[in-house]
Formats: sequence, structure tokens, C-alpha cells
Amino acid sequence: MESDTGQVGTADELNGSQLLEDEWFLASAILRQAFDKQPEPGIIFDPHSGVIFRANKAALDFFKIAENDIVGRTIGQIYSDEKGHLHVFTEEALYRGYAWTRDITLQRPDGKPMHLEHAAVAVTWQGKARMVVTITDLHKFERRSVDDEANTYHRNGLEEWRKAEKYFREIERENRLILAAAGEGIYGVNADGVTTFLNPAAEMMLGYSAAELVGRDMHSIIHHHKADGSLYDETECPIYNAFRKGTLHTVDDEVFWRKNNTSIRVEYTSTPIVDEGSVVGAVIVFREITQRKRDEEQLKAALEENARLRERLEMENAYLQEEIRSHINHYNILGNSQAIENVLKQIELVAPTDANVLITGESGTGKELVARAIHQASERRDRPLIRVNCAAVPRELFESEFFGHVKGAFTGALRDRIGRFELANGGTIFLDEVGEIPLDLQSKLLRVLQDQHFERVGEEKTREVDVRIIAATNRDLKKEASAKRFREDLFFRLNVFPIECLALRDRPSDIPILADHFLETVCSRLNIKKPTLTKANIKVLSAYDWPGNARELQNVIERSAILLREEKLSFNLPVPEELSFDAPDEICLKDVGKQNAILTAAELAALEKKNIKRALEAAGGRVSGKDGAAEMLQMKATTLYSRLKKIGDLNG
Ligand SMILES: Nc1ncnc2c1ncn2[C@@H]1O[C@H](COP(=O)(O)OP(=O)(O)OP(=O)(O)O)[C@@H](O)[C@H]1O
Repeated sequence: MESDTGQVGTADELNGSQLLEDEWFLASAILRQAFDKQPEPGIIFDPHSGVIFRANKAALDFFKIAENDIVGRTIGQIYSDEKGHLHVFTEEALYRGYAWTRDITLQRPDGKPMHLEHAAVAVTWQGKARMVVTITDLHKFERRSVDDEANTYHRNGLEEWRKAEKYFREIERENRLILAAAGEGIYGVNADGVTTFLNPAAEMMLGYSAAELVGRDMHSIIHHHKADGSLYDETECPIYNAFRKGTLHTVDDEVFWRKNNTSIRVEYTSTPIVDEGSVVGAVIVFREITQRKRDEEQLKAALEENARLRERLEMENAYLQEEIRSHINHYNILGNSQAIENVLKQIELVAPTDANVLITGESGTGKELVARAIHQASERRDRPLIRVNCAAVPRELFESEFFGHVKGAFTGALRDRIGRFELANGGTIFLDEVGEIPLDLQSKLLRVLQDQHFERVGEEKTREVDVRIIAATNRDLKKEASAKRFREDLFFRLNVFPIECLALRDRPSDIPILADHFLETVCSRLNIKKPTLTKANIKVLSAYDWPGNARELQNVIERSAILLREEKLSFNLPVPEELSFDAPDEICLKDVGKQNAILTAAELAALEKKNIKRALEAAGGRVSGKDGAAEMLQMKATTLYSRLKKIGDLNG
């Protein structure tokens, strides 16, 4: 093959030039394809004749022309309005080998000028000049630059966004961990009350899984009824209000309903979620307080019970102290009379029942003793027996004494006070001297007797008690009722089981036993040796009619024990009726017992004579020795003999 220098080459050289030619073909094919497929419009034309040889696909699109319609035409026909600029441009390219210009413009279909850049490269092909022109739509180009900038910006923005997303994911993850770890139940609702999330503690407390609640109306599932079973309208619901009204609500005792239809007591806070000024939902944080409330209630009840018991114990204590001070400390009923036997039988009979008992009898006959014995023998023995001496209560304080009062109920009511009925709750109330209760109060007493209900003074609350009633009186209540001084209905209520305590004078056989018992008691209290109660003593005691009954006997014995002389008892008893003189000119010695009686010497002598006579009768005529008249009169036998001598005829 001939080289550019005209020399013939070697076989290798020939092979080499063959290769180059192949490459050239190959390259020209590639270049042709590159030209045809380049995105910018391209045209190849003859710079001298202007004839167009080739236009690529982009040029055909750009000029909106078919290949056949452009190839063979001149460039001047295409750029008919720009011939001047085209000429200068072509000349420059021919001269310098390349040229570019933005002066050549074309018009869009809408008549607006297109902003273009034309670049030309002058080449030679087979000795002929050819011009390759590439057209750049500067408008598009600029847009591409903007897009590029936007891309760059976007890419950078994306990066930032990714970072932010990661950051938020991180926060969310942390939040989720916090939500999951929180001991409180937490759930969210949107502005329609629809559940948006639920933490595991909430799932556990409510018995629902998050999947079962998310997307569903929360109120109607877990908050539909109140603790008392009434319907809970969602318009009243504080959670609802949190997202409807945008207000925070704290509720300390409501119920949420579990999946198994049981309820749990909860306290919760419902906080509105505000996004760009508008409420988009609420977050509810709740805690189960069932156990806590139960404990609190138990504690409260225990404290109340405690306070009640304390008050009661204080009252009982004060009462019992008073009792100990003012009362005998034994409740044995002594006596061998038929009357006492009957009373004991009646006590045995009535004690186990809850029947009301009315004990009648003169003062000092042992009515209170009987009342206590009934209480002691009853099931109520472990609760107190509360005594009210109705004769000692001032009229205006009756109601308060019986039923108690509240602070401020009347002047002087400085604090709440429980009444005797409440104090006796579970036990027995002993209404001593029941006949002394004012008529207007008897109806209130009747009510508590009928239904065991009453109110404290100054309070509307009705209270209930369980009290057994034992009443005592020395009046004839039946007569009182007939005279309308006592309510008949109350009398019948009280008189369910009557017990009568006979006067001591009607059961003299009880005197020695009682006297001995009282002597024993007082001596041990005084810490002195108990003297012998002689027959003579008993005779003296038995001769008296004891208007004060056992109490009087007790007093006489106590007094004589205190005044004990030489271990001998002497009773300072009033002179009994039968010791009065029958003679009209003699004084009635009944009056001697009266404190201020003044006797003349003759009266005294007559009294002594009568007294000695009685002593001798009581001693069976014996003057000296044990149980003799001298011993009874507490004088020496020799003294008595000389007195008798002096008197002469005792019957005279
Ligand atoms: N049968 C008895 N056995 C032992 N003691 C008795 C007996 N009867 C009365 N007494 C004693 O006599 C005293 C007076 O009794 P009590 O107070 O029970 O009488 P009362 O009828 O309730 O008197 P009042 O009507 O004045 O209240 C008490 O100390 C009591 O212990």
C-alpha cells in the first residue's frame, strides 16, 4: 500500500494499513451513529453551495421536517431570515476551522424567537469542504442548568432529610422504648377518639392487644360505663374533652373496662396533642388504683371504726369508772325467802331472751341488782350494761342523754357526743326510775323501743342500734298510765316481762343473810375483823320494818361496823312503831327516831322500861349469858339487874 510519502510498505506495514482502514471504517460508522443519535440537532452542509447533505434525528425533530425534505435543500432556505448572520458564521468557521454564534435565531411556531447557539466545525471530505453545525437550544440548556442546580440542591437536601429522618427514627425508637418501659398505661387517640397507639402496660391492664384497639373508638370500648354502672356519655368524658376542647384533664377515680368485661379503677391524665395550632388528638396516661383505693378505703374505714371505738371506749371507760366509784362491785342476789327464789327463777327465764323487762319495787329492794343479774346471765354479757338514772337527768338534756348530739346542736354542745343508747349498742340499757321520763320524751323512747332507730340531736341521719331494755321503777306505772302521766303504749312495751322485788319487811327471813353479807363486805373493805352477828342483833334488825329496804340495812350495818366498840355491834336504829306507848298520856315514841325529838326524864324512863321489857322478851326472859337481854342491851348483867330492881314491875 502507498503511504502518505508515496513509498510501498512491507507485508506487516500492509497489514497495519489494512487495520487502520478497518478502524477508520469502524470509526466512521461510530461517528456517523454518534452524529445521528446526538441529542442536539446537527446538520452537515456544503459551506459554499449551502446544500444540506445530512440532518440528524434531533434536527428533523427540531425543524419539524422529514429527512427527504431537508437533504438537498440549502441552509439558506432553512434560515431564510438569518442569511446575513449565517454567512458571517460560515465564513468564520471556514477561516478558523470552527465558529459559534448566538446571533442566529429562529422563530417558534408561536412567533417568539428561539434562543439558540450554533456551533460549526469546518471539515474536508474527499477534498471538499463540509460544515458540521450543532444547534443548542439555550433555553433548554439553561433549564438543564437550573435542574442541575435543583438536583444538586435536592441531592444535598435528601441527605439532610435522611439525617433528619434518622434522627427522628432514633427519637421515635427511644420514645417507643420509653413507652414500652413505662409502668403507666399510655394510649393515644386522634381527634375522632380513635385509638392510635397503646403501650404494653396499657395492653396488660386492659387485657386488649394494641392490634385489637388501634383504629377503633376508645371510649366505646373501654370507657362506656361509669363505676356505678350508669352509661358514660362520651360528651361528658374528660378524654373526649381533651381533644375536643383542647384542655388537660386529670381524673383520680374512674373505671376502664377490660376485655373480659371486668373493670379496673384508674386515675388518668388526658393531655391534648396540639399540632400547628389545632388539636389533633390526646395522650392518656393512666394507672390502676384498684388496690390502692381498696387499701385507702379499708384504712379509712378502719380509722373511722377506730375513732368510733375510741370514742365509745372513752365513754364506756368514763362510765365504768363512775360505776366503780358509785356502785357495789358484786351482783350476787342473796336471800332464802320464797320471794327471792321467785326472782331468781324469773331472771333465769328471761335473761336468755331479748324481752324487755320492767322491775318494780320500793327503793333499795335490789331492782338494779336484778337488772345486772339479767344482763350478766344474757348473751349480751360481753357488751356493757348502761344505766341511766332517769330521775337525775335534767329535763332539757333527756334527748341528748339518750340519743347523743352533734357539735353545735344547742348552746354548750361543743363537740359530738354519743348518747346512752348508742353506747349500749349490742348490750343492755337500764332505765332506772323510768317513771320520771317527761311525757313528751316518752314518744321518742317508744320509737327506739319499737324499731331501734333514732337520731342524734341536731342531726338528720337515722342511726340503728341493737339494745335490750330493762327498766325499773318504784312507781305504780299502771296507775300512772291511767292518770295519763305515763304513756300507756310505752308501759306495755316496757312491761313485757315484769319482775317484782318485794320489800324487805315482807321477807324478813332474808335479813340475817343480807346483814351478814353486808357486814362481811364492809369489814373486808375497812380491813377489820368481822364481829359476830348475834341472835340478839338479828332480832333487833328483824324487828325493824326497813322502809329503805336492803339499802337501808346495808347502811345501818356499815355504820355499826365503823362505830364498832369492843367488837360488839350496836345498831342505831330508829325506834320501831310497835315500841310506841299505848298510854294516852305518854308520848308516841315513833317520834324518838326523828332526829330532833326531845324527851323528858319521865319519857326517857318509860322508854327504858319498855326497851328492857322487849329485850327480856326477845331473850326469852334470860338476863345474863349469851343472847341474854343484857347482851342485847349491851350492858353488864349486874347493871340490868339493878335497873330491873329499880323499875320494879315491868308491866306496871
Ligand atoms: N337480795 C340482795 N342480795 C344482796 N344485796 C342486795 C339484795 N337486794 C339489795 N341488795 C343491795 O342493796 C343495795 C340497794 O339495791 P339496788 O340499788 O339494787 O336497789 P334498787 O331497788 O335499785 O334501789 P333504787 O330504786 O333506790 O335505785 C345494793 O347495794 C344492793 O347490792
